[in-house]
Amino acid sequence: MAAGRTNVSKRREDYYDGYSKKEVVHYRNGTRDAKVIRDWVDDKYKHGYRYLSNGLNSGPKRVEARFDDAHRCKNGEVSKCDDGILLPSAKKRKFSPIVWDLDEKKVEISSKKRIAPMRTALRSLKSSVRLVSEVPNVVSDGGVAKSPALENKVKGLDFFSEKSFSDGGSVVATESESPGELSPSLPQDIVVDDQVQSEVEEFVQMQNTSTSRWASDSDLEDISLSDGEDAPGKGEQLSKRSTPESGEFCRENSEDGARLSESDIVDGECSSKDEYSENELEVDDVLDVDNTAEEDIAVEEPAISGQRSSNMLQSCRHVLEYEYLNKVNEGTYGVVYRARDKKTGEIVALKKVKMNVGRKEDYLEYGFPTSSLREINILLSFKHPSVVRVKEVVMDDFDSVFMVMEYMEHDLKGLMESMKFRFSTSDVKCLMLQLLEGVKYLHDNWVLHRDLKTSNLLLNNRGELKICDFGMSRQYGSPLKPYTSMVVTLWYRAPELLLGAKKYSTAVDMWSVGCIMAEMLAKKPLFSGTSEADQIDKIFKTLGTPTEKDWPGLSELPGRAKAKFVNQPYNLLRRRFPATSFIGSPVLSESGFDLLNRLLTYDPDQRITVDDALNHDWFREDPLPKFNHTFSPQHTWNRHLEGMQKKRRESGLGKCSDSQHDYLHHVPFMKRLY
Ligand SMILES: Nc1ncnc2c1ncn2[C@@H]1O[C@H](COP(=O)(O)OP(=O)(O)OP(=O)(O)O)[C@@H](O)[C@H]1O
Repeated sequence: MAAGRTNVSKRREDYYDGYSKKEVVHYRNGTRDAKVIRDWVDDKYKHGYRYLSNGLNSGPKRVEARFDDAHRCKNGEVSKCDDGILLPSAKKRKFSPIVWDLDEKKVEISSKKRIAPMRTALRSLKSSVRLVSEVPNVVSDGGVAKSPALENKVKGLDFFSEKSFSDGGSVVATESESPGELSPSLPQDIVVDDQVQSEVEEFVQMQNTSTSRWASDSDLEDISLSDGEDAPGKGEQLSKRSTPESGEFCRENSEDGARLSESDIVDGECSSKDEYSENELEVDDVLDVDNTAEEDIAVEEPAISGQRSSNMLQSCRHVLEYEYLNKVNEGTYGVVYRARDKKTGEIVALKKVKMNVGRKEDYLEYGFPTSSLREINILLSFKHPSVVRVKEVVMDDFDSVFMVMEYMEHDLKGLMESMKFRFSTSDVKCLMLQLLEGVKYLHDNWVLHRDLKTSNLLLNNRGELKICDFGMSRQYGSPLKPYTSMVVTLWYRAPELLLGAKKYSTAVDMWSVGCIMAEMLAKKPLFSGTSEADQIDKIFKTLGTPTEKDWPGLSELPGRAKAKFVNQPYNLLRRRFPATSFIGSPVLSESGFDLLNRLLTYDPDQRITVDDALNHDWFREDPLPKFNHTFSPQHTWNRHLEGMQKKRRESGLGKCSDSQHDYLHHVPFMKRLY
């Protein structure tokens, strides 16, 4: 200790959150203490020091004093504060710090609402997020053979647990030293210890499964959000807009192969990797980038401009406004948690955006996935009963970004797997109507979903269906421009995409709807190919091999020359969905089969549109769709119901049958499933 300096004790703990190293240094001077959290990465990247927050273990009162002290420190330097505790300048701090309240064993946010303009936050990512491959090995403090802190992490330490910052057992090193040794640059005393490294690996593995709550999976980014405002009705006001050619909101070069293959793996479905080597994918992407270069726009631009989006850009609340309940599911680009809004008690789903998963090309330069930005942009702008509602975007102190969504109890894939019986025809009609209404809303607003599949259709216990996962979506315009064909999970991918079409449109979503309809009826996927070739093969074997007559332009598709078509001249779909069955096959009326057939039409130009599908007779014939009470009076179903009642009156059939009457009594079909 240098003569004349205040004696400040310091203890330090290091941990690894799966993507970057975090270092927490606790300073104590008598009864006063403070904490500096550093989140830094990679030796190669010299901006290792990027994040600083500090706080006190005592109550908010002392925090104020603490911050005053901290503010007196010189900018970017470590200097002596009034109480003798030395801290780097608080100006480096991006957000209000968290107060860890030991007495009440709970964590509070010192400022209820943090102001974090989106662009600033996005810019901050540039210095905060690195590729996973670049993340350094986690190291221990010099001279410490084994880190109890790491042991604690392995046991499930949580960023947001006060324990993680107060447990004496987590001290790595306690020493009195000159505060002057605290440098805002990367510490010099880092050594790599094999034993610690293996502990870290173990910790990382555990964290990836369940050890942590919000902050377990990745290091994230920020977007801001409205103060819970959601401009009711905004999305509904979106009418069919003029073609948005100038408003492409995504970087098309980032959206295909890796996501598809990973998504397939996550879903337990087949991967397109079999067919496309990495190189092929990159070549494909490069071509696509070239073709679509003019479509790219600044990533900060909202997909669909609107009041709600701009409100979202003004400020951003902290994730601790929500109480963690449990992890729900994990996709390629996000981990979904169930949580409770501490203010309102409302149960919500929080989707934490994973950073730097998959290919480098899939990320903005500062590591935020383009797919997530796209999804946030779209979902903040849209409002429709059949599109999952994003209420706001929140962040944590490590720049992780969470989309706060309405919570849905099921996804269609999981639900069908757990159901003992198939959906009834009226269930399927009810679900199809909701799905089609959602798709109509997207198409009316010039958005292709491009990843419709059963796991992206959420359901709640009231029987409401909502489309989620807009990571693959994009705006389209007229005339069509070339896009990547590596979209839509294999089983639901339209034949034109499988054959490499670069110009495609809403018909790709309608094919997916056809596959979903068949799956809802049969309770198993219609075409479960294991590779692109196998997928094509399976489709042709069921629907018959298409000819130029069935599908004008087929021979000019890029993949046609490469593909070996089976020779199967007949459409055998009816065998799988007969009008009657004694062997338990899913049955489908003439009208239902007509709808399915028209959804699964080879030629995209002849494939049924969403408007025509919604007006299909199948929805008007018995058995009628189950009524879903959440539908507004303007909803299609009500129009159908009115039309049906009118028809019955005109034909002298009188009122609905008892079973039809059930629909009017808001009987959610979900009840029957349990
Ligand atoms: N609002 C929600 N409420 C409840 N569960 C949800 C919600 N949103 C998503 N989930 C669950 O999380 C899963 C993954 O979500 P999502 O598809 O958005 O993530 P992803 O990373 O984009 O997935 P993918 O791998 O398909 O791209 C869903 O299949 C669903 O089971």
